[in-house]
Amino acid sequence: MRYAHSVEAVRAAERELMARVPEGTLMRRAAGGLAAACAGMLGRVYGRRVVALAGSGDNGGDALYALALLARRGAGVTAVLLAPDRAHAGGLAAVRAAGGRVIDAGAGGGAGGGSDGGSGGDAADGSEGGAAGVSAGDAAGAAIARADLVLDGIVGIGGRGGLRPDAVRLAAAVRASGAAVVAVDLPSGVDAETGETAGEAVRADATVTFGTYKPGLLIDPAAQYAGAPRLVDIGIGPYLPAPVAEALQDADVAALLPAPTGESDKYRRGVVGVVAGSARYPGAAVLAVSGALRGGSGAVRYVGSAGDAVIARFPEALVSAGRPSQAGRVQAWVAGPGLGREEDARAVVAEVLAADVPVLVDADGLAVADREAIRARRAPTVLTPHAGEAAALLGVDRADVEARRLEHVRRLARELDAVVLLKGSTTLIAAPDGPVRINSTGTAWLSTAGSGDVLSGLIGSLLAAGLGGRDAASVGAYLHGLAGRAAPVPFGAHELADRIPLVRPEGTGGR
Ligand SMILES: NC(=O)C1=CN([C@@H]2O[C@H](COP(=O)(O)OP(=O)(O)OC[C@H]3O[C@@H](n4cnc5c(N)ncnc54)[C@H](OP(=O)(O)O)[C@@H]3O)[C@@H](O)[C@H]2O)[C@@H](O)CC1
Ligand SMILES: [K+]
Repeated sequence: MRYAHSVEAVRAAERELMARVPEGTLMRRAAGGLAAACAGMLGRVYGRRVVALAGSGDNGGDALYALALLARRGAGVTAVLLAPDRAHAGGLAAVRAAGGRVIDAGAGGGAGGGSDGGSGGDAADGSEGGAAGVSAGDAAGAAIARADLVLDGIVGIGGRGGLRPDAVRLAAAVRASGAAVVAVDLPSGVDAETGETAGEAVRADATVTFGTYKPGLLIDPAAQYAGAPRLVDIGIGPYLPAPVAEALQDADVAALLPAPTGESDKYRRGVVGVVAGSARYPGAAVLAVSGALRGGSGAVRYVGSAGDAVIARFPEALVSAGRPSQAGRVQAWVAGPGLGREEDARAVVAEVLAADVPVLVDADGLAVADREAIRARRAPTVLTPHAGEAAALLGVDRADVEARRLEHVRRLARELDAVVLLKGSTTLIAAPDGPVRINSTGTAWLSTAGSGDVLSGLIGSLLAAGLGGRDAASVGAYLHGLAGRAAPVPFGAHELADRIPLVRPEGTGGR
């Protein structure tokens, strides 16, 4: 599991630990882990050109100390200071002592234009600049253009708002240079708490973060700027409270995924009821049933008017055209995909919500479900809106939901006392309490018609197998995302379900 904590929690834990260890210990640990990660990315350190962009805070300090460590291993290093008179004194001294070159981000004028010309550094001669947005005489631009690796230490958890003009210029030069980019703690310009970006942000290939993940590192759009996130343990773990967010990894999914055993029968594996599709949208029924079958359920009971379409594709499905309450034993219901919003849809959703088994409500089901009926339920309830559906349920604009997804998914879960899965490029799953689960396995190719219908059936099968709402929704989103990655692109939603068995983590195949 990847756990994420708020900036406030990180700061408090840091204070607790700092009171117990010698001064500078945390930054030394951070910089050591950062330098090791950089060395790993470079493969060979000796002779490589490394540039650190260092802002005025401790994030810049981390970058400078790491740069000094890389210089000691033979890299040609250049520190680019955004605020030369306020740069981290210890970090700067370390770079100088290691023979690094130090230049001022604002200085033009080519070689010697820096605030200091170190001896062992990579003496870029300024004339080789030429990265977009950077004048040829710009010493910083020239160093960046020639770098193998750039460390982004402009700003970390102390950052407020978007990048400032100097930093914007450097970020553009970095993007144009082709150097590998490692963000220190966070890509500069992204919001640590929410994953929002205000204007420009640094695009990294990897982010080395300290102590714990920050929510913004795992949530889009920031997650797309962070590249591969890595965690360096600096010892604050024992002082951190419960996380605000977490992201399942393969091992977590493997531990949660049910698999049949020798004693299994269809009811132990779980029977899913699907109330979906209509004369107008029979395909939604077929897709939801496909997800339910491939999710591992023991049997699927389909109830509705698209039974012929379902049976034509899945002869193993048990279909009926009656009412959900007369369908026979069901251990979880999926209600809503392609159901329409007529009076009849309202009635069948109400009937499903009244059942004392787990229920997932999606799509049209969300539009016709009675809020009080949702709130009154005692068995697990999972709602799977996209941003527009969540906005309608909350009575806010869709743009508000999209801009602050974390806040809105939490609010909806609390208001409706249910597990809410908010679809998006990073899908978020919130229960009324506890950490928000972030799913990072998705791909933009999944935004295709019917993809959500497959997801609802898949989650329904996990609910029927006995997983709780939060686990069923997050494991379902995880597998659905991987299935999207495994399918040749572009794909139609009908191709998704067949990929689910292929992406189950190792060891979950059952016997
Ligand atoms: N906590 C921990 O456990 C540990 C933390 N560690 C490290 O410390 C980092 C936090 O350090 P921090 O508190 O000094 O803040 P930081 O992110 O460097 O930025 C603040 C400075 O940036 C400036 N600034 C603000 N906004 C800006 C913008 N948009 N664009 C440009 N500049 C902007 C602002 O200056 P001002 O506004 O005064 O100009 C201020 O001086 C953390 O991310 C991690 O790397 C590790 O060493 C080990 C343990
Ligand atoms: K940074």
